[in-house]
Order: sequence, then C-alpha cells, then structure tokens
Amino acid sequence: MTISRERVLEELARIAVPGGGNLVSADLVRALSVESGVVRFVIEAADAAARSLGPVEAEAQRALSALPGVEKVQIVTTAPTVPRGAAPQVTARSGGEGAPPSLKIGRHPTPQAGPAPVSGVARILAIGSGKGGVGKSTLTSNLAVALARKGRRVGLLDADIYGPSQPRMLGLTGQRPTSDGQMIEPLHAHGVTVMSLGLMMKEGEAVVWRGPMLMGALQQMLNQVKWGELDVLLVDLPPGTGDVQLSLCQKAQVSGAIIVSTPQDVALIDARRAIDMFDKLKTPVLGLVENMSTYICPNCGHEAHLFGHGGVAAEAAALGLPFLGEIPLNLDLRLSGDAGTPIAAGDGPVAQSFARLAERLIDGGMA
Ligand SMILES: Nc1ncnc2c1ncn2[C@@H]1O[C@H](COP(=O)(O)OP(=O)(O)OP(=O)(O)O)[C@@H](O)[C@H]1O
Repeated sequence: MTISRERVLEELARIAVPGGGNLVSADLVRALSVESGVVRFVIEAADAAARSLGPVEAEAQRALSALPGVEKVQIVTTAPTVPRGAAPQVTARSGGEGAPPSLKIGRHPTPQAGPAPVSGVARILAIGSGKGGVGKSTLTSNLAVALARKGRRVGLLDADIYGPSQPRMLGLTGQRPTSDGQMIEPLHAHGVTVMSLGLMMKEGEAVVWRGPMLMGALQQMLNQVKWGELDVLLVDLPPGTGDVQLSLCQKAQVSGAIIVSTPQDVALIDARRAIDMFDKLKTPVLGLVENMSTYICPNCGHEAHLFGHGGVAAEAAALGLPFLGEIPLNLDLRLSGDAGTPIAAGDGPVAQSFARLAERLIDGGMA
C-alpha cells in the first residue's frame, strides 16, 4: 500500500500547534515530499515558536509513522529570522571549527518572475554530470583555478548539497563564511571566490531539503553572497537531474552547462540524461569534458585507458555538441585535491590540460 500526499496532509491537519490551529492551517509545513513510503518535510516556524514545537514534531513523527504505507518519516524544524513574506535574511556568526554557522537559509524563495541575473556576475556556468564520482567537483575546482590564473575573476558556488567537497579540495576545511546580518562574506582560495551550500547546513539537513527550500537556499547563495564583480561563476551541481539543477536554472540566468563524464558507456548514458534535462530547462549545453581519460604509468610511461578513451568525444559528436577537452586519470590530481591545493595551481601536464580547457572557454567567450 502506498501513502499519498493528501493522506499525510490530512494527518498533519490533526496535529494542534501552540497558539491555535494545526500544522496545516497554521501554514507551518514546507517542502513536503512523499515518495516510496518516505515522508519528508520541514516545519518552519517563527523563531520564538520553534522552541515550543518539539512536542509537535514528535507528535507528527509518531502519527505519520503509524500510518500504513509509511516506511520512514524525516522532519526538520527550522526558524526564520524574519516574518514570513519578508525578504529572506541571512544571519551569521563566525563559527568555530566543525560547527556550521547559524545562517538561516533554505526557506521559501522570494517571488521572482523567472531566471534573474546575479548582480556583478557576467556569466554563470553550471558544471553537471549524470553520475556521481566522475570528477565533476575535481574539474570545477581545477577549472576555477586555471581560469583565475588566466586573469579571469572567478567565483565557485558549491551546490553539491549531498557531498560538498569544494572546501576540502580548495583547502578551506574548517573555515566559515561570516555575515553582517544581510550579506554573506564568501571565502577565498587560490584566486577564486568560494561559497559552499554545505557549509550552511547542519549535517543531515540536506536530505529533507526539496523543491522550495532548496530554491530559497540557492537564491540566497546567489543573491546574498558578496560575489563582487565576476567574469564567471562556476556552479558545482550535485550529480543527476534533481531539484538543485531545476532551482538553479529557474532562478538564475545560467549562461550554459558543461557536462563531465568518464568515457564508459554507463556514465555516458547518465550524461545523456543530464544533457536532456538542461535542454528541457532551456539552458544551453556548452560542451562535454572527458575525465579519467588516459592513464600514464608513472614508472614506465605506458599509456592505458582504464575506462576506455574517446567515448565522450564520440558522444559529443553524435549529439552535435562541442567536445571541450580531456583530463587524464592521475594520482597527483587526486592527492592534490585531497590536500587542498588543486593541481591546476601548479605546473606540469595535468595543470596544462586544465589550462587548455580554461583557454578554450575564454576563447569561446564562455568564461
Ligand atoms: N582525473 C582524475 N584522476 C584521478 N583521480 C580523480 C580524477 N578525477 C577525480 N578523481 C578523484 O575521484 C574522486 C571523485 O571525484 P569528484 O569528487 O570530483 O567527483 P564528483 O563527480 O564530483 O562526485 P560526486 O558527484 O559524487 O560529488 C575524488 O577522490 C577525486 O580526487
């Protein structure tokens, strides 16, 4: 038996809240998602009210878990700092190591007709992949550094909420953005202005963020971060075709998307899905990049193709899309990312492959 959204709302409408009414009539339920027996939502209350909502959350958890067809219930209670309907406001303090800053993000987006430009930002490039682990984040950080080394003013927004890795890859682990109560001061590394959505969330919170919450969070990341004047803002997306991609393309004027794939067939099938999604969202796909292309044995110089080779170029040709370049499979590339200094910040053949990619984008007017 499956549980419907309507049935969940009906149950939530039975749960009284302090101050009168119930969870539904008091309009406290946000981002409700009901999928395959998993119910997720956010209880959004005014600051003061949130403290008294613990029992309400517990009651909702109990009541929903008892319904036939419900496998799992995930609820997060949040409190905005401004009354609902007012412009979203960010509050922050400098956090200690490990603790997320107390930024109140992820509430409903402010009404906006359609995709809007981000003040001071000339271009927004979305870096996507169909599949996880193909090296999208590695490519984004290195490309950002390579572009910065060529004199471009570059920003990087880590919107990979399910596995934000940019702080580590750029050597920013433990650093927290600050805010003056209105605008967030981003971080800086290797000549790149950096902001990560992951730094704003409590652990585990991301999983319940769907649709409107994500949209609000992204909107804040785009419009309430002091990006300054940028030639290009790279957005590191989560893998796949989900709410973040949708929200970004609906809220921001994205100049184009770059799709990263390994040469394997299975990754390419997913890449095709990602391309199809950007097409539907009317975001031009600027081209494809092949990662983990060639492996050169550091001992004997033998060249091997662990995941095949040329598959992405062939796919790009078949789809009539530009092939933007290839990045080799290289141990130092991984180690430097883990150590927080992207390999593109140095010299050598791998840094050069990122430099070539950066040049290609600059020459094509894409960055
Ligand atoms: N060309 C490469 N050579 C060697 N290691 C690589 C290469 N590209 C990526 N890696 C390594 O593979 C792992 C996955 O890369 P990365 O996190 O960039 O992938 P991703 O596509 O962003 O993954 P996810 O979408 O799951 O976050 C990392 O440990 C990274 O260092």
